[in-house]
Amino acid sequence: MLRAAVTEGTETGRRVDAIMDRGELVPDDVVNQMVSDRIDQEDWRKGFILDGFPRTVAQAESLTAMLEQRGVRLDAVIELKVDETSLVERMEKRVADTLAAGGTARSDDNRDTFVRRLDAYRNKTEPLLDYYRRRRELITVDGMQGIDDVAREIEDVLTRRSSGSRR
Ligand SMILES: Nc1ncnc2c1ncn2[C@@H]1O[C@H](COP(=O)(O)OP(=O)(O)O)[C@@H](O)[C@H]1O
Repeated sequence: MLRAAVTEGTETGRRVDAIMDRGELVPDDVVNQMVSDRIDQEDWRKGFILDGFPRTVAQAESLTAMLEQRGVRLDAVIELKVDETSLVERMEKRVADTLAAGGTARSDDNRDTFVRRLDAYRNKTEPLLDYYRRRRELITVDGMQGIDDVAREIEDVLTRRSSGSRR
């Protein structure tokens, strides 16, 4: 959603473009508002996946409040666990593949930005693991497996946990 806002050149997009290029987190109020507006569209009757949100404890608290207000409960919070060295290799492969296909690499796919993104993860996002562990919503999936195995495991988790979870 943030990338779409940048591409479309909306007011929010212009506000967050440089922050994303630096690999820092966009302010909580901006992302919280974006997610809240999206959930209000109510075209998600069959459910939704929030990819990359929440990324801070403040965002998680805001999400908890948003969902409580709407009487919705999370089925699961999925942590994809991957070694940092592999993450850098994957990012570099993504750049190489994109360039080989004649495309343009993402402006935040470079080592400097990546180091800052990992830093933001360690300082701001990792504390969420405890937040969701305490709420018994956290499931950790080994992201070092191949793409198909990761996908299958996530699907299994969601199938196991989604039935009857709506309030
Ligand atoms: N929940 C969030 N809170 C704050 N910033 C975010 C959030 N999600 C994405 N961003 C911003 O967008 C950038 C790209 O994130 P994202 O598109 O999720 O990356 P990827 O697709 O590589 O997982 C982040 O580095 C950050 O600047």
